[in-house]
Amino acid sequence: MTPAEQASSRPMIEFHDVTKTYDGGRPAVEDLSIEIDRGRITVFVGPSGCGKTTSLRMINRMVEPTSGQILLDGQDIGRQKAAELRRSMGYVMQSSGLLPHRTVLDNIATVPRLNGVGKAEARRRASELLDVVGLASDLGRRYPVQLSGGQQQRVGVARALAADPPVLLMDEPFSAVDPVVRAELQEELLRLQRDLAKTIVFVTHDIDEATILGDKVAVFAVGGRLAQFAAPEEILRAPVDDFVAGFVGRDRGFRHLSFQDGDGVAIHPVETIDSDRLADPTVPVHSPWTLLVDTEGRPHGWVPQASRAGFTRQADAVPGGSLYTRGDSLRRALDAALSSPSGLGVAVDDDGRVVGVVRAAEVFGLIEAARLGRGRAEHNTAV
Ligand SMILES: Nc1ncnc2c1ncn2[C@@H]1O[C@H](COP(=O)(O)OP(=O)(O)OP(=O)(O)O)[C@@H](O)[C@H]1O
Repeated sequence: MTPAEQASSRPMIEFHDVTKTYDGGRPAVEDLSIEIDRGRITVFVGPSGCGKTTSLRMINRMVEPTSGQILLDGQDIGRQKAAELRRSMGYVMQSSGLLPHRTVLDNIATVPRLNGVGKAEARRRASELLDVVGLASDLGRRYPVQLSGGQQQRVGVARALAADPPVLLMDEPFSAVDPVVRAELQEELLRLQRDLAKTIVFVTHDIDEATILGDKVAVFAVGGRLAQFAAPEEILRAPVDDFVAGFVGRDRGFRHLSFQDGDGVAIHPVETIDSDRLADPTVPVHSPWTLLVDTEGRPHGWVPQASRAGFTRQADAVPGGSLYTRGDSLRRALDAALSSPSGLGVAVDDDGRVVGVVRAAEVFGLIEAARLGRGRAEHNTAV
């Protein structure tokens, strides 16, 4: 391995036997040793008060460890200037932390300005970043109070990215927004990360968020003890102890399906009726449930055969369930089938056009086959 290859395979952040005790009390973080991969999302998750924020803040020296060592790119951060270190990392908090008397653009430009970038250049870059985080450029002139909670969090992310730092620390950044906006922000972060490949350390107390976002998930127990550190699918499939199993929750079997590929799910033909033919009640339907589609082939609910004659407007259709996009996980396939009034999960292509339907029983068959396959593989390894 060349020195350059060695450097890029080294973890970006390393905790070595790190303990933090505030004011002589019980340790908030105890003997933490963990390696954080470069260019990946590592999530710290655990119940309230288990030391997640303390661990995160020790990375940029907002909190100093009582003992132990933290390395950034192989260098001891204890030897670096705290203010410089802090500025070299993006930081996003639960409350966006934006300065209320500055415009959105000037908020985003704050750190580059502190780093000596000229005003015009910093604003130009800030404007680009608005686009990167999915906000319209005219929002740049507003003040934070004139934005929704979700928009403020996006600005918080843009501000953290402004100095193009290799490391991004995120402390419950999406927990103050409603569930729909939260899901959008999570999607957005994953999309951004596909392009930017930052080293992200993300704190949350929500195990669902942790498994959606994390390449690796560290589950903390109260007292700052690291209970398990693994890929999310492993934590859901094989929690190491009762604490982790309890924290991960009862739905873990179902959530684990998110990591099982839905490629093998059979997609069957489905009878459809065009929205413009629906108006004529004499146009018959032949299946117990017929799918209503628009001129583009996108689904708009179901028409039950028994009451076909009374269903003449698009608004009459029985609302459909969630959609399964070809290639999604088994969880999505099963949810599409279970949430559909017809029991048939609507499968669509990337443009949202109907390609057929999936059946719950067949998804269960695949789950069972995967389980048997895994069991055999584990048995063979054991032998
Ligand atoms: N500045 C401080 N002074 C004294 N004790 C502190 C301080 N900050 C945190 N603690 C304590 O350290 C422990 C860990 O707190 P920390 O905020 O790191 O946990 P957390 O897992 O992030 O919690 P939460 O999810 O509630 O934010 C808690 O018992 C907390 O009361």
